[in-house]
Amino acid sequence: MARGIEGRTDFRKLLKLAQKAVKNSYCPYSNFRVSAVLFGEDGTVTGVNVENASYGLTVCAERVAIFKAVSEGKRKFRGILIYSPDGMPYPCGACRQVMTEFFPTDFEILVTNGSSEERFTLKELFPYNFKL
Ligand SMILES: O=c1ccn([C@H]2C[C@H](O)[C@@H](CO)O2)c(=O)[nH]1
Ligand SMILES: [Zn+2]
Repeated sequence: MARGIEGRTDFRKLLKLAQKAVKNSYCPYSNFRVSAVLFGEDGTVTGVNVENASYGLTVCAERVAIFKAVSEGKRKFRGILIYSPDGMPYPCGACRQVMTEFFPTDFEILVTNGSSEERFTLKELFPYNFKL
């Protein structure tokens, strides 16, 4: 494969990073723990969901990872692994729109709860997206 994670070993490595990161998830309201790991040419950058007593201010793990990376000058990523031990963390609409801002349509989105895993491209999850 020219693009994409090369196989099980890489997937296991990314999952390990996600499982370490998810310990920092701040989710006292939903108790739904999520972490995200961007991976690619610019290395790996992790994020976790950060909730707030004013619920709507919550930021998802995916956007935390993306904004961390962009703020450090890193935008060259092949994909993102999204992990939750509490369910399958399919990215919300806001995160799909933010991914569209920075990543190509063939950006890989791996969703896993540690035992099962699903793979999508950004184009599959967010077709007809809005860009300026
Ligand atoms: O892909 C997802 C799905 C949910 N959440 C967070 C937001 C909130 O903190 C909690 C419940 O929605 O999970 C994420 O971070 N990413
Ligand atoms: Zn989201």
